[in-house]
Amino acid sequence: MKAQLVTDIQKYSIHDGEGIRTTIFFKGCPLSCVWCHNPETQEYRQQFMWNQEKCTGCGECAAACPGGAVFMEGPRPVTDPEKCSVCHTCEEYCLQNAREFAGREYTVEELVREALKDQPFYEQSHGGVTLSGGEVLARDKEFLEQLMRGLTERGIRVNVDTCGYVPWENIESVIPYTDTFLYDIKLMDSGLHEKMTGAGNERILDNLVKLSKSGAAVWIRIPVVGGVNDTDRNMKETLDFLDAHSIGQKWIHLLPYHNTGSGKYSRLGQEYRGRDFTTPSKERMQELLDMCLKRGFQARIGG
Ligand SMILES: C[S@@+](CC[C@H](N)C(=O)[O-])C[C@H]1O[C@@H](n2cnc3c(N)ncnc32)[C@H](O)[C@@H]1O
Ligand code: SF4
Ligand code: SF4
Ligand code: SF4
Repeated sequence: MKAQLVTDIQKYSIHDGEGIRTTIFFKGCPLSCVWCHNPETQEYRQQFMWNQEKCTGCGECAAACPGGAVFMEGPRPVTDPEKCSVCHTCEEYCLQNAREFAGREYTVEELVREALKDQPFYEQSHGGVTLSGGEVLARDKEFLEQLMRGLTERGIRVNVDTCGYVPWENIESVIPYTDTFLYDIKLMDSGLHEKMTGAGNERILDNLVKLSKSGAAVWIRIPVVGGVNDTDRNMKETLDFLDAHSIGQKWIHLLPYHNTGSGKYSRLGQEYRGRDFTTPSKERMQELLDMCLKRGFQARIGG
C-alpha cells in the first residue's frame, strides 16, 4: 500500500480533543480556505519552501542541484518546480536550513510506531491520536482504515479533524474507528463559503447530518474570522441548523482567527490573501459564546 504524505507529527497537543494527543497532519485538501494556517498541507504533493530570512545568498543550492532546477538572480536563488525532481540535495547543501520540502512519506507501520511512543501520556490523560491536515478523509481509504485499525487495536483512541468536504463513504468507513469527530462549520452562507474556501457548504452540511444520525460523537468547530463569519447572523444560522438536526449537543468550539500561518505563504511563494481579516476581540468572542450557551449548547472558546 502506498505511503502517504505527512507534513508534521505534533506531540503533546492539547487542542485537538480530550487529553494529551499526538496530531498527525496529512497533506492534501479539497478546500483552500483563505485564512488557512496550514497552507503547506493543501496540495497533494511535496511542496518546496524557501525561507528568505535565513538565506544568505551563498549559491550552494544552485551549484549542488543535479537537475539545474535552481539558478541565482543576484543573491536570490530561484527554483523551477518543473525541473525539480525533489531529490533533497539542495536541502543538505544549505547550511542555513533555508530550503525544505513540506511533506514526507510515512507508512502505516511508521505512524503507528510513532504514535505508540506516547501511549502512557494518552492513558493518563484520556488522550490519543488526532488525524488532521489538510484533509485526512481525502487520503487513501485503505491506508486510513489500516492506520486507524492499527491504532485502535492497540487501545489508542483516534479523533478525526475534518472539514467534511469529502464523499460520504469516506466518512462512513472511519466511523467504527473514530472516538470523536472534530467537524468544522466555517460559514452558513454557501456563496460566501465558496468565495472563501473554494466550494459551497451543501455537501459539508449534508454529511454532518448523516454523521450525527449515525450516532457518532461530534464536536463542532467554528473558526471565527473577523470580517468574514463573526456576525450574529452567521452564528444564529449555525445554531439554528445544529438545533434543527440535534447536532453538537456535546461541544461547540469557537476558534479565534489567528494569522500565525501567514509567513508560510511567502515561503511557499504564495500570496497571503487574508491580510484584511482580524482576530475578534475577547468581548466579541464572549458574545458569540453566550449565543451558544443561551441556546443550550455546551461551548467554549479554543480547541
Ligand atoms: C487546518 S484545519 C485541518 C482540518 C480540516 N481541514 C478542517 O478545516 O477542519 C484544523 C482546524 O484549524 C482551523 N483553522 C484553520 N486556519 C485557521 C486560522 N487561521 N485561525 C484559526 N483557526 C484556523 C480550522 O477551521 C480547523 O478547525
Ligand atoms: S544554499 Fe541556502 S543560504 Fe545558500 S543561497 Fe541556497 S537557500 Fe540561500
Ligand atoms: S530538490 Fe533536487 S532537483 Fe529540486 S531544487 Fe533541490 S537539488 Fe534541485
Ligand atoms: S479545509 Fe482545513 S486544511 Fe483545508 S484549507 Fe480549509 S482550514 Fe486548511
